[in-house]
Parts: sequence; C-alpha cells; structure tokens
Amino acid sequence: MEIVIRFLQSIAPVFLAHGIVGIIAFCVRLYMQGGKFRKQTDETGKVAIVTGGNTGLGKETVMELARRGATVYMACRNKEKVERARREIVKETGNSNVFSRECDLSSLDSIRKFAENFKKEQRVLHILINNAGVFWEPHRLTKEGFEMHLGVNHIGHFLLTNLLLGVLERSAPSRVVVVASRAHERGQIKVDDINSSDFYDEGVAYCQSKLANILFTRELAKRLEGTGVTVNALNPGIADTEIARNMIFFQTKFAQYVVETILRPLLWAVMKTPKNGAQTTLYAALDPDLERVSGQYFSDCALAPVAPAALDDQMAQWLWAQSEKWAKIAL
Ligand SMILES: NC(=O)C1=CN([C@@H]2O[C@H](COP(=O)(O)OP(=O)(O)OC[C@H]3O[C@@H](n4cnc5c(N)ncnc54)[C@H](OP(=O)(O)O)[C@@H]3O)[C@@H](O)[C@H]2O)C=CC1
Ligand SMILES: CC1=C(/C=C/C(C)=C/C=C/C(C)=C/C=O)C(C)(C)CCC1
Repeated sequence: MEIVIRFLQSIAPVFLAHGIVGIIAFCVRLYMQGGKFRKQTDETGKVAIVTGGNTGLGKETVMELARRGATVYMACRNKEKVERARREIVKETGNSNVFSRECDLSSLDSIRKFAENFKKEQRVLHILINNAGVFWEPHRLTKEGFEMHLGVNHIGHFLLTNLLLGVLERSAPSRVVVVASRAHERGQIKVDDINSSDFYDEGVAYCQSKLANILFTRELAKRLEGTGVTVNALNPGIADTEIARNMIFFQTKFAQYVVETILRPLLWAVMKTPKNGAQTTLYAALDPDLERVSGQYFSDCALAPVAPAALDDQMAQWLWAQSEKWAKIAL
C-alpha cells in the first residue's frame, strides 16, 4: 500500500505539469482561432463563385454559403477533386444548387472559358470570392509564361474579375472578396523583374503576389465607385489547410512523419481550423453592415491596416495597366 502511495506521489507532479500545459495550450488555441462571423443571414436567391473551393478555406466558404441557401459555383482546376468536394457539400448542407466547374487560373484560356460558360448559365452574380492560391511553388511558369504565384494569385484573378464585372454591376449590390494575406507586408512589386527571372525565392514571390492582391483591390474599388459593387481584401490568418503542400515538410514520407508526430501537435495551439480560417472571408462576403464598404482590408472579422507598400496608388495604377496587357484584356 505504501509503495502505491509513494508511486502516486512521485507521478502527481508530472500529471499536474501536463494538465497545466494542456490547459494553457487549449486557452491559446481558443484565442488563436480569431474572430467569428456570427450573424445569421439568408442567402437564398444569391449567386456566388468561389475559386479554389474544393479544399481548405475555399471549401469551408462554399459549405457555409450553401448552408445559407446561396447558389454556389466552385471554380477549380481539378475536375475530380472539385466534384468529390461538391458532393460532400451537397450531402452535408442539403443544398443541391452547388456546381463544380473547371477553371485553371494558370491558363487565361481556361479562365475565359469558365467566365463565358458561367454567363451563359446565370444572369446574375452577387458574390465573387477570389480565394484560390499557390504558396511556396518551385520556379514554375503559367501557360502564358508568368511566374506561378503572380500568375495564379494575381493575374488569373485579375482576368476572371474583369470578365465578370458586367454581370456583377448588373446584379448590384454585389461584392468581390479577395483572399490576401499578412504576407503582403513583406511584399514588393519588382517592376524590373516581375517574373522573378533574375532571382527566385518562393517566399518573396508569394509575398509579391499577395501585395498585388491588395493593390488590385484598392484600384478596383476606385474604379467601381458608385456602381454598387464593392471589393475588399482580407487576411485569413494561419490555418491548417493544404497551403503548405510544397514545403519540404510535406515532400518525403519521413518529413511527413515528423510533421504529424511532432510539428502538427506542437503547432496545434496556434493554427486556425479551416472553418475558422474562412470566417473573415464570410464576413467580407455576407455582413450586411459592409454593403457600402469598399477598398478595405480585414483580419479576424474587423478592419485592419495594410502595409505602406499597399497604399502606393501609383504602383496600383501601374500594376493595373500592366495586368491588362498581361491578361490580354481588350480596352
Ligand atoms: N492557410 C493559410 O494559413 C493562409 C492562406 N492564405 C490564402 O488563402 C487562400 C486559400 O488557401 P488555403 O485554403 O489555405 O490553401 P489550399 O492549398 O488548401 O487551397 C488552395 C486552393 O487553390 C486552388 N488552386 C491552386 N492553384 C490553382 C489554379 N491554377 N487554378 C485554380 N485553382 C487553383 C487549389 O486547387 P487544388 O486543390 O486542385 O490544388 C485549392 O483549391 C489562398 O489564396 C492563400 O494564399 C493566406 C494566408 C494564410
Ligand atoms: C500544417 C503544418 C504546417 C503548415 C503551415 C501553413 C499552413 C502555413 C501557411 C502559411 C501561409 C500561407 C502564410 C501566408 O500567407 C507547417 C508549419 C509547414 C508544418 C507543420 C504542419
């Protein structure tokens, strides 16, 4: 009996320490999940497009839009993946007005085809969510020869949005939502080497594309003044999605094992779930109080400041003019 009591006394501090660490980790996790969009809205009769809606933040966004009754088009690059996700969303929400469509943002032809077909199928569009994104890509080029981060995250969405502006204006009040990132704070638009041909760094290229997202948002907001179409950008926060798939952590079986057994449990407390990562997107897309708010940037369901580089209006105009040429938009 005495041995048992002594044993229990010796392990009690270990249990206590684990318990305290657990409680702290749990509180940190609760805090790190960030702001939530809690307003109940009915989106029946609204039509939305979500790019990259088959996984991660995009899938959670589609799920919630569908739950609220919207007709949702999932614009994605992989036919099988998007159809699988669509079925799951229809099953879970009971909303059969969710459609999967092919749209590869690294191909201008594919984007044009998607937009043309969408306009044949629907006469209105109330919410366009530019969510798809690539991160930490090795140096690769899009079909038209643009650096992949710039091409997919910025140029592809630039073309898509411009092709849909007519239908958005006809459907006003309507919204464009641009999923950017705090990474824009480290971004710089390299006017003399926009495709990072002279020097390539995965992080630098991603940050440039996210800065481009915000410059685009602010310039488009100016151009849309008085039309009833708003455009806002947002930072979703760090969420545990497939975004880091190209990083070394996910490249080999051994690295994946280390991620699952050490890194993921360690980071569990500080990363948002995909559902919580989608909250600011939903806020920007749905909050009735934002109907007339445009050209802004949100984080955790609230206004947030952007980096000085994102306030450079001349750069925004330069980027717009170049993007029209890159995306071959006839003026
Ligand atoms: N998760 C995070 O911590 C953060 C994410 N963000 C931003 O959030 C957005 C969503 O990312 P997240 O959900 O995390 O990442 P995921 O990798 O989980 O999802 C990205 C989506 O983009 C799609 N996509 C990639 N390339 C293309 C393309 N050429 N054409 C069409 N679709 C494409 C992917 O399709 P497929 O499945 O076929 O590959 C996928 O559906 C991105 O813009 C990202 O930059 C910003 C800050 C932090
Ligand atoms: C899940 C997971 C990871 C995920 C990292 C993510 C999700 C990073 C996203 C960063 C972005 C996109 C920032 C800016 O926009 C790590 C740390 C690689 C390894 C451990 C497991």
